[in-house]
Amino acid sequence: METTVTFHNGNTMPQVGLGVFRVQEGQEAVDAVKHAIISGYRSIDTAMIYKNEQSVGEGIRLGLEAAGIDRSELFVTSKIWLDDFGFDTAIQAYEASLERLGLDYLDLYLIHWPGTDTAKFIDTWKALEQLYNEGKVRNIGVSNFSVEHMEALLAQAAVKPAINQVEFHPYFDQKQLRDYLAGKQIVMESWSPLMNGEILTNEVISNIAEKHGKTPAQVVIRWNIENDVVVIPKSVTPARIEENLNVFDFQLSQEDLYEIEQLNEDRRIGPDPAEFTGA
Ligand SMILES: NC(=O)C1=CN([C@@H]2O[C@H](COP(=O)(O)OP(=O)(O)OC[C@H]3O[C@@H](n4cnc5c(N)ncnc54)[C@H](OP(=O)(O)O)[C@@H]3O)[C@@H](O)[C@H]2O)C=CC1
Ligand SMILES: O=C1CO[C@H](CO)[C@@H](O)[C@@H]1O
Repeated sequence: METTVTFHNGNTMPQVGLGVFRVQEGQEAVDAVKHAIISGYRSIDTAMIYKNEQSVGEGIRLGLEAAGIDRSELFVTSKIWLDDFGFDTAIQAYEASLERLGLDYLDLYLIHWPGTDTAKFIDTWKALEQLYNEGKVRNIGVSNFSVEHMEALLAQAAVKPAINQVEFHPYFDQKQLRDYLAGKQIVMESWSPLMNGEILTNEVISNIAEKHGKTPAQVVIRWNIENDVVVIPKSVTPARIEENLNVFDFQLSQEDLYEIEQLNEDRRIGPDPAEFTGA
């Protein structure tokens, strides 16, 4: 059965969701999101910059209808891009995402990257706080924030972020950030959990998968769950969409967890948040 995490404000979020970066606006996004919801997914992660919010919204409507469930049973995330930073522009960006998605609220709205101007992400955060305080968004959080970014934000935040979505996989285990967030009761969420497929050929992962009669992707997703991390694998392949949610009938042993821990190389596949400006 799908597990959830609980935020510091008491709200919950499904631990496994569908990521839709590089999912094409149009039929591809509609079909992937619809299939995910019919298959049991209750969380979808998009962003303005993925340029697919309109089709994701269509997939949501069709999926909810086909699954016979209410919007309130689904958890939808989007993110504000750096170009929209600033108080007024952030409010407008949120409204524009809602409009494209065809929704009247989001479950989670994230600052996509911190950028290199602290004052700007603070202004943006203040806008997210207003949206949250007015009940227009259920939860607010950040993405790609390091410990340093978190410290700068928390020094001025009235509302603590619910979550921080960052790169996380067995080759980049984010130990320091993970411990820091746990200490602040901020949930961690992983992006590119499958390393776009690279981690799936690792021998340690394959051996563990074989032992459990599961696939390498399922082992990596399960490893996220057992580390209390929210995980949003992307797929447009119906069988893989189903496979990635089918991770609640087995558990990794202490030995499995230890072996996966040894794979860390502190190796990113994405940009360094200290430098990324989105340009
Ligand atoms: N906040 C941020 O800055 C970022 C956020 N993200 C979020 O995280 C999500 C996931 O990360 P993403 O970078 O997309 O990559 P993932 O690590 O989820 O890998 C996706 C790739 O793995 C393949 N795949 C998926 N499931 C399986 C499986 N069971 N077996 C074999 N191959 C599989 C997919 O192929 P196929 O689709 O062809 O089936 C696709 O090529 C994004 O979609 C996005 O929502 C991602 C990057 C940055
Ligand atoms: O989520 C992400 C994927 O898309 C962006 C680029 O277009 C990335 O920078 C970002 O981290």
